[in-house]
Amino acid sequence: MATTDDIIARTAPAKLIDHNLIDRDVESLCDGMVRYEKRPARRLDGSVAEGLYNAWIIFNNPKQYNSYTTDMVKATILAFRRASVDREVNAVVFTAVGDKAFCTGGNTKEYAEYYAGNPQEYRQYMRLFNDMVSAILGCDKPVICRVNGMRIGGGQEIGMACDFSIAQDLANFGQAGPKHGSAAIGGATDFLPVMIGCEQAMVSGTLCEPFSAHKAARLGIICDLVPALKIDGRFVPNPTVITDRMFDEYGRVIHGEFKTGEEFKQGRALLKQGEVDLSLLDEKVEQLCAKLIETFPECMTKSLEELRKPKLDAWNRNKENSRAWLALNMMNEARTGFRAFNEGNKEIGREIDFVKLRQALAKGVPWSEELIESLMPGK
Ligand SMILES: CC(C)(COP(=O)(O)OP(=O)(O)OC[C@H]1O[C@@H](n2cnc3c(N)ncnc32)[C@H](O)[C@@H]1OP(=O)(O)O)[C@@H](O)C(=O)NCCC(=O)NCCSC(=O)C1=CCCCC1=O
Repeated sequence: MATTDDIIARTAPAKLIDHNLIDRDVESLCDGMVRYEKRPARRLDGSVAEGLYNAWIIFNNPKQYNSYTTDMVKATILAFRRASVDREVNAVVFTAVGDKAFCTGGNTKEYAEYYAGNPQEYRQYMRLFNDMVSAILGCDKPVICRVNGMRIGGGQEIGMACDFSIAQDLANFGQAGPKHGSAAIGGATDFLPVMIGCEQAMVSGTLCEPFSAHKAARLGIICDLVPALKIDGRFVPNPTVITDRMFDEYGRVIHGEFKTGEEFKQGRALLKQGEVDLSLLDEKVEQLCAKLIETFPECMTKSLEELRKPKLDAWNRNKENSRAWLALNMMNEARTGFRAFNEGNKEIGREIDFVKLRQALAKGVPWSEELIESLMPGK
């Protein structure tokens, strides 16, 4: 009776067709700001599965909280295509360098200095952004978002396009659109109602208040979380978040909400005292990759395709309309909001006076360069 190894040796084709779109390193497309690493896949007992890998797609723009530039978006599309067709790849781990931010969305400097006031240019950018989200949702391998830090704005959107999210518990999750001149229609308005229900989706998509990782887990935005803060060598839960009780005195669920007042201040002080260690996050991600490898590959892909449909159907229904609106939005509110963030700072603020804008519009004041300038922080 021939062994599987005998059959491999005897029947494997001498030359395989390369189904990659282009034969270029991902890093060469974006000056290394997106990295593509094939890391050995392991079984649940930790042993290496010879010849099999997990593809790590890593954002590498830490100074700008791993926001993605246009070149990074292009590289990410090709990275997911590369992983999808790579026969040796078992799963994709989508993450970023450092322990502060997974991704805070589109690059506000590029938005403010190049795309603001250029709807035709942003329409072209949004073709790339849409293709990035679709490349994640269409990847033939399971995609795990390793949430190494805050996941905000478009970062939350590409994160929710993944199949699994495992977070370190200091990470926050949320949108920024209506505060910075955009709307979370790059996926969040499609995915959030499906994932957490319309009411909580409305809260997240309009008020732009972040959820803690514990609340994100409770609501269903992520499937697992691990502690990341070490105090005196011992892992502790995020000290700025309520994790030791479920209800307040009125029976309202408070687990995962941020602490307030003196309790929050003490939590912030503890944060400063400790060190961040993502080793438990990596253990949990590797464990999930090992579980995924112990399955039939085509059945896994079919299961992914079917289970993605609630998100995918909403995304496909809206993505082109969203692209068109976001492009035109670059003439007024996005032009104003992203310039405010880019030209502001902690001292003078990074958002406009929303009431002042509303008062002007309530009197029918037309949008003009002069009106936009008057709304910049510190004016
Ligand atoms: C709330 C924040 C995410 C975190 O705030 P904080 O912890 O106070 O850090 P900051 O001091 O603000 O930031 C540290 C430095 O990182 C730079 N940074 C942060 N985010 C970005 C970004 N997205 N692009 C470029 N640079 C960024 C920041 O400028 C600081 O550097 P500096 O040199 O200035 O000290 C807060 O950072 C924040 O709100 N960030 C912006 C979030 C945002 O607006 N993202 C874009 C949303 S829109 C989007 O993503 C879209 C996607 C596709 C569809 C259309 C669309 O709009």
